[in-house]
Amino acid sequence: MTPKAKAAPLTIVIKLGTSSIVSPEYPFLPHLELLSSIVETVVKLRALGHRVVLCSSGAIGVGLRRMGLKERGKGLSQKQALAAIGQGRLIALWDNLFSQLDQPIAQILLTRMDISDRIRYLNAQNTFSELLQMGVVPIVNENDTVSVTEIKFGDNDTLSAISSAIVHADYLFLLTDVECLYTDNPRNNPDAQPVRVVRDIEKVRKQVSTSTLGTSLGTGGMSTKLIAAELATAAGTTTVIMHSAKVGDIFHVIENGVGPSREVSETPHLERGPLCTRFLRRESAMKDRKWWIAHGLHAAGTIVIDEGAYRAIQRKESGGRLLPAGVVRIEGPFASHQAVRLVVRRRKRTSSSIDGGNDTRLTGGGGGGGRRESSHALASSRGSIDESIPSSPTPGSTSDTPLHYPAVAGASATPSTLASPALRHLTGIATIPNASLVTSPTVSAQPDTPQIQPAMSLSSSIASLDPLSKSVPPSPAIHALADRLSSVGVSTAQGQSGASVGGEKTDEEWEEVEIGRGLAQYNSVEIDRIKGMRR
Ligand SMILES: N[C@@H](CCC(=O)OP(=O)(O)O)C(=O)O
Repeated sequence: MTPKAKAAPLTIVIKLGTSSIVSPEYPFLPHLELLSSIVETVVKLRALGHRVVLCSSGAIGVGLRRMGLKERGKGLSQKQALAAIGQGRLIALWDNLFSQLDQPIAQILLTRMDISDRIRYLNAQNTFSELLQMGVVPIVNENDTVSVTEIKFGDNDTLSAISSAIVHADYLFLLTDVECLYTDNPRNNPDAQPVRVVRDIEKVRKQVSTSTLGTSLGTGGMSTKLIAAELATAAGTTTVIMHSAKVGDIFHVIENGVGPSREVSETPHLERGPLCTRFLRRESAMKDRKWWIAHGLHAAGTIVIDEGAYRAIQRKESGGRLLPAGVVRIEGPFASHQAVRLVVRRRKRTSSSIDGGNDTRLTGGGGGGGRRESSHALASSRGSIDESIPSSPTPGSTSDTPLHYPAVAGASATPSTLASPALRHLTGIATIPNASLVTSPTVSAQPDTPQIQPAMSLSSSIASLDPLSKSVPPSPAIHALADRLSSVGVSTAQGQSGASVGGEKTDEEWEEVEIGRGLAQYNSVEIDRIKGMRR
């Protein structure tokens, strides 16, 4: 199909897996016809005024072909070498094809380190933005030659979702060798049903087969596509799985675009048209910085806070700033500007005392002076972080229920559940002990209950200090801050807490619940030091 009329300009990311770029068998010939049709589609999209980013795998496959090898080998360095050989030729191939239609391209190679570092992330964002403004098509791949196992994206599905978030894409098209998500593997089961529209990825994950994809050369599959969809839709990007041979269907999909409505009755057209799976974007996209904190970062440590501090940072006026007075315990080490898990330490309570319709709780800071407000109203009034501390899970609960941490003894709180496959996927195993971070446990079983989202930036009232200055005595800024806190904030905040930092209560009475992530403005040693100074 060819485009009909000028539509509102969109930002579109198109991801092509290795299986779409080279044949899976030796001698790994490039799929020239298919690549040409992608190029034509992209150029037509450009002619309609849309901004397009390509995320292209295939460096290793092209490298294999160049070297006349039959296998890529198992060692990381072999793959890195092949990627180094192939990437240049891959981009040359793209440049050659796009040049035929006078479309300039640019190569962008990213690593997870580039995403984890805020400055580098913003630089990448600026570069994308500049290129798109110049009418260039950026072509993204992982910088395989310098990515080590622990910090690899690993598959380009994830990378394409991250790229979508960086450019604030309207659409992410994951082009692959099947048409869509199926309820079972259509290659083995003729009764497998296509899934055309996904409104709840967690629900659909339990209902579909994720064993439908994955080739000998690529690393992605249907499960990584679900993860990518989870990341991208959270950033406000509608995500579509589509057969790469049907790339022209992109025009149908964007013409019948997804409006703000997610109601089944109001979007019947989504169930018709070209065969593909559309994951509807979240109605309220996470803001860029919040998304980055949630999905772009490794959490380097944990800050355990009390309930009063938790209530305080939810207040708009607090700007999400956490004062040291509300900190119960630090688990580090972490540097300033690194991401940290935020955990609330609270008295154990029965779920009925929280989830009941009459539930009210103090929302104001400053001791007992806060007004009472229903937790439900709070949850709907502010979308980006959970407004109520998640209730204890019931036995047999699934990942839809809040996380439950055992009562903490000492400094080894170990989350018992992983609720977000996306986070499981993104958090490095080697760099984070337990590799068990969660940002979005839900508050109750209600399907529409907003999820907890990581949202807060910590201690931004505190001047940044040398991040790794473990042996450096507290700076004047720290002294000044501590003085300021002790004169204006500490007693108030301590009044908020209602929990003893020393943990005089028994473990059976306390539990710790992860509520999101934040950015530390102090390093862990400095926070400990500030806490020590006021004791
Ligand atoms: N960065 C690697 C591709 C990683 C990968 O396997 O991606 P995919 O084919 O999308 O599963 C390359 O260019 O060969």
